[in-house]
Parts: sequence; C-alpha cells; structure tokens
Amino acid sequence: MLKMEGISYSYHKNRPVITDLDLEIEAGKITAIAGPNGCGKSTVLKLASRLLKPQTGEIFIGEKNISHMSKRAVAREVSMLFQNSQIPDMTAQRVVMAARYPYQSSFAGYTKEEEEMSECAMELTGCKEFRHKNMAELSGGERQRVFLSMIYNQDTPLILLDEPTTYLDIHVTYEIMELIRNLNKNRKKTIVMVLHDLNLALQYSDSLVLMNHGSIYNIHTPDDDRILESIKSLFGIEVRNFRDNQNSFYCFAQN
Ligand SMILES: Nc1ncnc2c1ncn2[C@@H]1O[C@H](COP(=O)(O)OP(=O)(O)OP(=O)(O)O)[C@@H](O)[C@H]1O
Repeated sequence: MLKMEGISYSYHKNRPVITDLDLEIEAGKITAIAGPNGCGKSTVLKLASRLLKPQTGEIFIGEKNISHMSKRAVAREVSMLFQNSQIPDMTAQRVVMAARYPYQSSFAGYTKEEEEMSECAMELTGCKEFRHKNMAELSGGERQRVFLSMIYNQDTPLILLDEPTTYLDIHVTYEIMELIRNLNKNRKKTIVMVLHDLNLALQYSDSLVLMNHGSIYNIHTPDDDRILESIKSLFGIEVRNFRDNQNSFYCFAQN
C-alpha cells in the first residue's frame, strides 16, 4: 500500500533527520510507529503525505509515485491527522465538510451525497451535538473527534495519524482508538499511527515499527516476545511483559 524506498531528508543542510529509510506498509493493516523523541517519526508521516519532499528516494501509494501526483490527487489517497494541529477558526461542522475539498471542482458547492457523508462522519464520531460550536470552544477530546470525523469524511484508503491520543484521558483515549479500529475493520482503511504509548500500540496494531536516528530499528508483530529486547536496547530501560486471557501482550517498565 505504502512503500518508501531509500528515503533521506534534512530540514537543514548536512543535518539529516531521515537516512536511507526503507519502509513497506501492508494494505488493510494497522501499523504503529514508535521510537525515542526526535528520531523522525513525524517526519516520516509528513513525507508519506507529501507535505515534505525527500531529498533522495521514492514514495509509492499503491503503484503511484506520489512525487508525480497533484496535491489533490494525493489528498484523495492519503489523509493525515497532525500532532498539535492548529485550531481552525470555524465550526466543527465546517471543518468536517472541508475534508471533501480533494473531490470538488472549483466553484461547485457540496453535493447532497457529500452532505450525507459529512452527517454520517459526524454521527459515527459523536460530533453532532457540538457541530455548531467553534473549534476553539471545544475540549481536547471533542476537537480530536472532529479531526477524526474529518478523516472519515476525506475517505482515503491510507490514513496517517500522528499521536492521535496525546493529552486525552484514558476513557477518551480508548474511544478514539476504537474509532480508529473501526476505520480499519469496517471501512478497510490502511492505518499508520505514531504512538508513544507502547501498550496502546501493541493492543491496536498488526505491526510495530521501531525507529531510531532516522532509520528503522526493528519491526515486530505485537505477539513477538523479542519486543522486550528491542525496547530495552532502544529506550535503555528494563521491561517485563504480561499476557492477559485474550493473550494480549503488554510491557511494563521495571524499577
Ligand atoms: N520544521 C522543522 N525544522 C527543523 N527541524 C525540524 C523540524 N521538524 C522537526 N525537526 C527536527 O527533526 C528531528 C525529527 O523530528 P520529528 O518531529 O520527526 O521526530 P519525532 O520522532 O516525531 O519526535 P517526537 O517523538 O518528539 O514527536 C528532530 O531533531 C527535530 O528537531
């Protein structure tokens, strides 16, 4: 689905942030990316959404090389939820509707079908009750629902999420993670999400990509016991694991 080949990127000359990175994301799966602060996770997502252009290497979504596609065409293939998104000065409903822009011709308004899609996106993500509120008036959790509603409405096969649960309480965190799972299971979306919470990553992903210093450090399936060794060597902390009745894998830091 997403293939990144030989990618290098520097924000400043001679200070590479991503170096010769190869990454292949399987269609229909949820992939979590984790790694130390500053190792380049957000940069990888920005490159995959073509917000940034790599200095070397190629990026493909399906068979299409994104450097040969228009911005609108890319926005029909990939949507992204940013870390610390700016708060737009508009109502929640207008934010959700704006997600249809890649499909619109310049002067046409929204079609009946698009209005219905937006309604459905707001219904599914529980945004309807505050749809007429300005984004600045919403809580962090409500705002994140609106951004997810936007993602539902953009309706792209590939979805990139940069720390979708930061600043959210544990209840809202799990609600948001269930919405993400719903996008994958019921709408067949391919999802790549950056998560610092390794337990959430293990619970909700099919594959865990660990990054370090702008490269891939290791890739594990969530049931792989070798995750402990990778985490220990990558983050420099002792961890132990635990499996519950469903055989889900959790890691705990040890003092
Ligand atoms: N706009 C920018 N201009 C210059 N340097 C940047 C910019 N954005 C990121 N960087 C630098 O690039 C490196 C990688 O940043 P990035 O945000 O991709 O890391 P990250 O792994 O997502 O970090 P975190 O876990 O802290 O969110 C860091 O050293 C950061 O300071």
